[in-house]
Amino acid sequence: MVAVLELHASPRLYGSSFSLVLPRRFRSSISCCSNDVAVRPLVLTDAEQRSVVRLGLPSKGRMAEETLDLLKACQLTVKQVNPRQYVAFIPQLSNLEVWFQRPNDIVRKLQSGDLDLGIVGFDTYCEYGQGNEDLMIIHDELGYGHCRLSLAIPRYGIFENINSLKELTQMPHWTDERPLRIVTGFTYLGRKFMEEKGLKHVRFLTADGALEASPAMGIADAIVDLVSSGTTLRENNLKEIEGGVLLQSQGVLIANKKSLIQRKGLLNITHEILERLEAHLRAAGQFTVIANMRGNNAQEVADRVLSQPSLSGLQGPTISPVYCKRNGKVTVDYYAIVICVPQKALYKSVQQLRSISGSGVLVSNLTYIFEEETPRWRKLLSELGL
Ligand SMILES: Nc1ncnc2c1ncn2[C@@H]1O[C@H](COP(=O)(O)OP(=O)(O)OP(=O)(O)O)[C@@H](O)[C@H]1O
Ligand SMILES: O=P(O)(O)OC[C@H]1O[C@H](OP(=O)(O)OP(=O)(O)O)[C@H](O)[C@@H]1O
Ligand SMILES: [Mg+2]
Repeated sequence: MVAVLELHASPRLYGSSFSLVLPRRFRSSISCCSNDVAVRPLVLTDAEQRSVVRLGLPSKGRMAEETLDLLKACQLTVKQVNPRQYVAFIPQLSNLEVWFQRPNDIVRKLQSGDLDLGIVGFDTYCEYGQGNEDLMIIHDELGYGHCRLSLAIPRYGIFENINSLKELTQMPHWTDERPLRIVTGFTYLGRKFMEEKGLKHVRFLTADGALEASPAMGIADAIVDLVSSGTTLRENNLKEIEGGVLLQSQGVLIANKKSLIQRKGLLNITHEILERLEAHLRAAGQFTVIANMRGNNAQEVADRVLSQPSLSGLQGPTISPVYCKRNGKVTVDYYAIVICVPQKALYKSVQQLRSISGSGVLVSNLTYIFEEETPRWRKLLSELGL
């Protein structure tokens, strides 16, 4: 329990009043100090009183399934009693509740302190967070939900030869009476972008979906919406223009900054989630490659391997002797080399291994790469001043 000490100081001396939060045991000693001291109990809000940690996950839409898949791949399977229940749990993380919410509500509830952690698209974080400093990004590239928020205009009519934001801005058509009408679900980011780009005669209209139909219906001149493959724009006779991308987005893990500092157990849970995410995502693009190579000693084999540009692995190759029994005698004629190889560079690496007489090449998927330290954790602690 805590009490609030309000010091109603003389305005002549201090010009204002203060509040101090002190443990109750100090109350008696304080109350007799001065007539200017008043004590009242502090009422903690529900968000402050809560002892269980809450993680918000998208309840529907594109992010929902992939978020659960990502957590599962990190051995953090979310258990839901039935699909209509909005609360769930992760057996590995005791003292954690999972709440399924619409992505924009996740951001809102993080701001109010009703959620502590959440996973949403970066676009949703920016639109609904509106630069609120109480929100922090813990992991900025979860590797799915890639898209961009873009301004698009018709391919036809007065826009036929307009291919850049500069050209759009310089069109003589836009006036106070007849502004450029932009329909979007991202009015905060849209307005901010247009202000930054200096387009004055602009009016924003809102709609919840199928925005791409608005120009053809004559409701708007342009749209600001999410684009990934570009198919929806193309099929509706719209085009993106140079300089018209507001932001690039993918899934992010975010948190309430105050909760991170104050809520017991939250930092530990955040650390564990972050470590698992980083280890999984780092491993996602890599293969383990094992090959045998004839040689006189490990150093000579290492020199040969490191002469090839794609064979240095994460910190250099691991090279171990392969023991064979020949004519009753144990000898070492071969060395096994183990390296991590980016998936994209796999075939090139195999070719390079062969060129230095590597044989019996085994390739397997990597599940996790745990580094000595999680760089994002260090960054988080420093941002929290811990
Ligand atoms: N075409 C897309 N390709 C990739 N990611 C996308 C695409 N559209 C949206 N996203 C990402 O998925 C998030 C959720 O979008 P989605 O459209 O699934 O949900 P929603 O708009 O909240 O729900 P709904 O559109 O069903 O009302 C977006 O904030 C964005 O980060
Ligand atoms: O570039 P593309 O791959 O074609 O994707 C772009 C479309 O995806 C999103 O819509 P969504 O499918 O989520 O439908 P919604 O409008 O109902 O949200 C977005 O609002 C675009 O309309
Ligand atoms: Mg959508």
